[in-house]
Amino acid sequence: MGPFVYADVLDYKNLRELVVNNRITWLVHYSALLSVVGEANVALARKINITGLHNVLDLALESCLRLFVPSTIGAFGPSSPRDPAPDLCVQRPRTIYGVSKVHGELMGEYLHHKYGLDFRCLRYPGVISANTQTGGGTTDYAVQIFHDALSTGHHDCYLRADTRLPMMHVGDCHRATVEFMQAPECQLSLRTYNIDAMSFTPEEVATEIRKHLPHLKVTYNPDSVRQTIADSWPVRFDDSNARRDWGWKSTYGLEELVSDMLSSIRDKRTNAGLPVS
Ligand SMILES: NC(=O)C1=CN([C@@H]2O[C@H](COP(=O)(O)OP(=O)(O)OC[C@H]3O[C@@H](n4cnc5c(N)ncnc54)[C@H](O)[C@@H]3O)[C@@H](O)[C@H]2O)C=CC1
Ligand SMILES: CC(=O)[C@H](N)C(=O)O
Repeated sequence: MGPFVYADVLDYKNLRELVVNNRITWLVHYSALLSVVGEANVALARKINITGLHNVLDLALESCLRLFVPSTIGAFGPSSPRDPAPDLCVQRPRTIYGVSKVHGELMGEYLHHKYGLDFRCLRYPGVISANTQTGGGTTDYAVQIFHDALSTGHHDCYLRADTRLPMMHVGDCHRATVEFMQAPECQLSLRTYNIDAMSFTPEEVATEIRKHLPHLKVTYNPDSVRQTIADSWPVRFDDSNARRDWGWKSTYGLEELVSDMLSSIRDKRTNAGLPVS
């Protein structure tokens, strides 16, 4: 609805012009390659997720911007506590995506403590939305299963049926981000917080979808790259600090998420003249 321009995070000069010409005061930096595409193109992931982030950090510092950068469940690794993963613990991720996100958390916090940069970071669970295409992540199945349920009635899952991961409806994710950005600095005891909503397995989400679409068939063909990544991530997040400091509370559980995804995708298919299974 507002002004919209394309920008390359690797083009510092252009980013700077955009910030100055549009009198920007808050920067929300979402550009990144996700976990699976990052492993498929490590050099590009390094460029976008690390060099791009450095451009944004420099710009935020130079122009005194409030800066939000999302992190992820992928910032943890096999040696982190998994159930639940607390805010502060060992972080040794085994993907370039995770490494770049830990780097972002640490750089942002360093610049905050050294130069007063208003850096804010939330570790998102897998985000589930009916409005966007999946971006090449390990949690993508949890979006694709809804599209498949309403189109062919069959989803071929690349994870094992019992793979449990933290997930969140995009509505909660947006609200958390806005509320966190609006929180007075004096309320923040951390600069990087976990936020939690629900955790489920492919089997559990399929069972919930079958309450609406009993014919849904799910087959399981675990892909070794994605399964290894998923097995190294937390199964649940401890978000008690976010709840205590700035009042975070999720509103969508699995039941609400499934109802909302099915009705949104059904409406979109109907409006586009596509058949609904
Ligand atoms: N989707 C999810 O489940 C989660 C996402 N996040 C984080 O949220 C952010 C957004 O994720 P998604 O929207 O899901 O990913 P996505 O892959 O759908 O979107 C990433 C965007 O980055 C853009 N991009 C790539 N190279 C660029 C460049 N050189 N300059 C400017 N833009 C560039 C792409 O065009 C794309 O629109 C990422 O930082 C991701 O790490 C964190 C946890 C979970
Ligand atoms: C959880 C994420 O960060 C993302 N969706 C991915 O799976 O890579």
